[in-house]
Amino acid sequence: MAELTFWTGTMDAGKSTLALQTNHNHAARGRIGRLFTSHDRAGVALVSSRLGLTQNAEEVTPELDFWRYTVEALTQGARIDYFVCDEAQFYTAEQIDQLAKIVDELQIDVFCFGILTDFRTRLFPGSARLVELADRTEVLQVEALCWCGKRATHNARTEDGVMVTEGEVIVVGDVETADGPPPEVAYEVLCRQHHRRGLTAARARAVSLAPDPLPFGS
Ligand SMILES: Nc1ncnc2c1ncn2[C@@H]1O[C@H](COP(=O)(O)OP(=O)(O)O)[C@@H](O)[C@H]1O
Ligand SMILES: Cc1cn([C@H]2C[C@H](O)[C@@H](COP(=O)(O)O)O2)c(=O)[nH]c1=O
Repeated sequence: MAELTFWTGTMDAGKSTLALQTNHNHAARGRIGRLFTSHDRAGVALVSSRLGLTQNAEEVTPELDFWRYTVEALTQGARIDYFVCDEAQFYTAEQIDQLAKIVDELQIDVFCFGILTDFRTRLFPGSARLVELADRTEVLQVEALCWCGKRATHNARTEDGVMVTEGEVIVVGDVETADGPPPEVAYEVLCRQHHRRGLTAARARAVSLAPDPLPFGS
């Protein structure tokens, strides 16, 4: 029986790496698959992993009808055993419905990878539909960590180094690295408590370095 699987985790948890590994392992056993993505940081129609691997893929735009795409390909004689779908949070709810129909009616395995919630802690529509429809939703085993050492569960967005909670939902970007000035827009993974308090690593550092207030009365 084919399955619809949703692999999720925060940014930087290893989803794209697992997507490429999944594709590699199935292809290595002679299965024929198609690799999809949407808005990858590396560019259009690419799946890129921070471990250094990048592979060509098909770009998913809101206009793509997965059901029609698949029926047309099969009618023209193509063989398709599985789909690997990265950045699935950006797919529309209708596209996730189409993927579920492909699993059930055409017996094609669909492996989806994506983040669950946006920088405001709200579910992405594509991820919400995946949680509703997937045969299995799996959280990646490798833990991305908050600066405090706890498991990171949320994605924060920073603008010029300051955490924001309002703005466009889709802004392509990367997690901030230690070196260099903060990019205009970046992301940082945090535990819920520190996301709720807006306490990023930089802010926590600034707070801890602030001089103690003078004792009362002196
Ligand atoms: N230099 C490195 N050495 C070892 N592991 C790394 C290195 N850089 C990144 N990684 C691993 O890659 C993960 C990010 O993988 P990636 O597939 O790009 O994540 P995602 O798609 O979930 O954002 C990190 O959590 C870390 O485990
Ligand atoms: C939280 C959040 C993220 N994004 C973007 C930023 C990245 O380009 C991708 C996530 O990629 P990753 O492979 O999981 O690191 O999503 C966004 O557009 N809006 C958000 O709220």
